[in-house]
Amino acid sequence: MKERNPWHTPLTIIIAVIGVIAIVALVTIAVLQNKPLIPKYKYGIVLDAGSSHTAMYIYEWPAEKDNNTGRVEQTHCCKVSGSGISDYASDPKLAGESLKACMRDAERFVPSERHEETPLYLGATAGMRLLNIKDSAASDRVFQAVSESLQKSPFSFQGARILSGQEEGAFGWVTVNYLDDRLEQGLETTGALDLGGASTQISFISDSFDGSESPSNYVAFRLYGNDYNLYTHSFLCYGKDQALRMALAHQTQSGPGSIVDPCFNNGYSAVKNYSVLYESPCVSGRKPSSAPQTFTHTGKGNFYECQEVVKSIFNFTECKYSQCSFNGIFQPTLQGTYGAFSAYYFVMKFLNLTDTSVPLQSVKEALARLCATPFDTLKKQHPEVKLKFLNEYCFSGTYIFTLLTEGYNFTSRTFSDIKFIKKIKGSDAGWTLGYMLNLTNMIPAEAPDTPLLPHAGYVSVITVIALVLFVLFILSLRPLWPRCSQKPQIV
Ligand SMILES: Nc1nc2c(ncn2[C@@H]2O[C@H](COP(=O)(O)OP(=O)(O)OP(=O)(O)O)[C@@H](O)[C@H]2O)c(=O)[nH]1
Repeated sequence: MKERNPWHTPLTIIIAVIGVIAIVALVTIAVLQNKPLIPKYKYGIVLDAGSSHTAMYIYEWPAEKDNNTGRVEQTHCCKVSGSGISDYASDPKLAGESLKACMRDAERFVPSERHEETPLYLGATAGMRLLNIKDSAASDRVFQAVSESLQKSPFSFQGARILSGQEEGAFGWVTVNYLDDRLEQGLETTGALDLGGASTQISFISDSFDGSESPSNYVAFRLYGNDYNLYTHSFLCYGKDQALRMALAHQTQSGPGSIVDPCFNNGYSAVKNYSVLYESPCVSGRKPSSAPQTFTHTGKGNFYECQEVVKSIFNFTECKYSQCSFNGIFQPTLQGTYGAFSAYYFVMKFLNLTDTSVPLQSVKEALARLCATPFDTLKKQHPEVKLKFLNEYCFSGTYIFTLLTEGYNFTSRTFSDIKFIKKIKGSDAGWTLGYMLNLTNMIPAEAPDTPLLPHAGYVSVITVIALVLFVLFILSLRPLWPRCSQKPQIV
């Protein structure tokens, strides 16, 4: 005869089965209901039409979070070959054509089902600002040509325009702080130092600045529930390439047939054209009245003399405010840390000077050594570096050093607050991301509501509660449990 298991009553079996089914259903619903959907992304494309070249950036963010909570990241960058669009003034069609290879790239990187809805922006900076000053009709023709070319792309072209210097500075600041998660978390912000080819920007928050002393340098932001009084200034003509033009103009004021330049290494020699040098509005007013067609530009490589030449392109005396950087431009007291990008990074990386914990004196000595190196030796030491960059590192390094210390007033104490950066968490530092975040309303003025628990926490809590409920349910049925003391039934 078999002894009957007291648990094998129909009632307990039914209760157990229902309980298990209920738990499985509850947990499954919790997991599926709140699980992030299979990642689907949205995209935005920004073309940075700079003075020296154009670059295309593709950004992506989770599609289900586009109302302000998803993180935007750069997924691809394409460098347009050739020069900046402002250099196509005499043949604008070529400016449009130059963008085609990168636009084909974009068609591959953005999934085709997203093409039509993906916004495409072109923002032009100091190269086009200068062309617009020099010849606004030519600038219009270039925009016409690039717009026609971009309209043919499958993306949603939102227009091509010149950014003001203020926008360029402010959006660079937004990018750096967004990528560092400083805005969303309401942390102390980082200043932004951007050195382009034709202009340079400085942007930072200073407690002493509320915009009243110099309203033209003031940008107010309300981001994620915090207010920011941003100081920003863009110095047109003080990008690396135009600054070099101004330094050369200073040395060729009298129209000589040759100059010996301390900012170029000994052994460097090139024949340059006066009309090409003086064609930029940054120097055109200073063209010598009588000069030969060309001049021979040779180097003698002396950092200290070069610094004197570089200083000559700044006006340090004029200032109608309580304090100025240079050229009579107001600048509040420097505060906090700074991210320095674009040419700051390229040059300081080459010079092995991105570590700002070294004393300023050591930076000076490194520059003095570089400038004193004969050009042939430099070429042998760096066969991989493009000559057009190698030629200019003595000038560029000296210019950056002078701009930061004499121009913006960084001292041996505050120099270490600067970090030379190219990318932050995989995205390039620059104005483009901030520009797109602004135009797509991706940064809310107020902090968005966040769920009480993250997804994993939510599922765990639901599971634990379900188990507790099940155990309580079973315990509540205790009166129905078969008694152990009961005599086993004989069947
Ligand atoms: N040494 C070095 N210089 C570079 C490199 N790439 C670009 N540059 C130079 O760095 C400077 C700044 O470049 P960008 O940041 O692209 O500036 P841009 O957008 O053309 O100029 P703006 O219109 O003034 O903003 C220019 O003088 C470029 O020629 C590089 O890889 N190495």
